[in-house]
Amino acid sequence: MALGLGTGSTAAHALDRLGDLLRAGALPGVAGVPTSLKTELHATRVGIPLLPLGGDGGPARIHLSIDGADEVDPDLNLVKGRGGSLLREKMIEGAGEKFVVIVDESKLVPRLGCTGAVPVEVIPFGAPHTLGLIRKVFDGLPGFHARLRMVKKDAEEDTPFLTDNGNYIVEMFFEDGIRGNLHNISDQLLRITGVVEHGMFLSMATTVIIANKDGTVTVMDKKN
Ligand SMILES: O=C(CO)[C@H](O)[C@H](O)COP(=O)(O)O
Repeated sequence: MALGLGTGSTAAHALDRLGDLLRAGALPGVAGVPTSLKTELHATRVGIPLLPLGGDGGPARIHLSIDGADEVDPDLNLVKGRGGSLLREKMIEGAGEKFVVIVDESKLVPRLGCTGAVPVEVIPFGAPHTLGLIRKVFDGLPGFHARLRMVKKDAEEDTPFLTDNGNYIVEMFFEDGIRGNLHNISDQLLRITGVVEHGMFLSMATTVIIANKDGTVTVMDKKN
């Protein structure tokens, strides 16, 4: 069985548990496909055998992926990638048969983009130009702004955040979440040359497991 291994603080718990079960011999034949370099290191540390995505050494199919999310809307659309790993996550989680998302109640939103940035991975070449084209998609939308994600290089200087793929991240902010047809907006973003992928994971999650504040768990399945 091949598992897509997610990235982030929630997915890290799943990696630890998976490692425990593998070491106890409870999951023979299970291997993982990691969605980031960080997850690759973590999985190796806890003893999860790893496979590439595709190619001779890769699994014929990914049976199940497990990951966290930054936001979940009522239709189980997600914002992911605030941790910076959206591209590999989308490739792996989109290639699998089942995609299980684990979140706590605070991640549930009425509309995507309500609680923070919606990330877009762009190639470094001409990134300011690509940023301008992304801004044009939401031209005139009150409260919308977009910027390049930066990290501290040293005490003096900021530098663009680099993804595992050597790309930059544009962060899009919406005053009250994204209104309108998400699939159309997704298409518009993906049509921009220079955009590699965005962090809206639309109609991808097959199950969302929600940890509620009162200690109960709610499981929501995708409607067919
Ligand atoms: O998409 C992701 C990383 O790119 C994470 O799944 C998302 O940011 C949620 O992280 P956490 O479980 O730490 O809240």
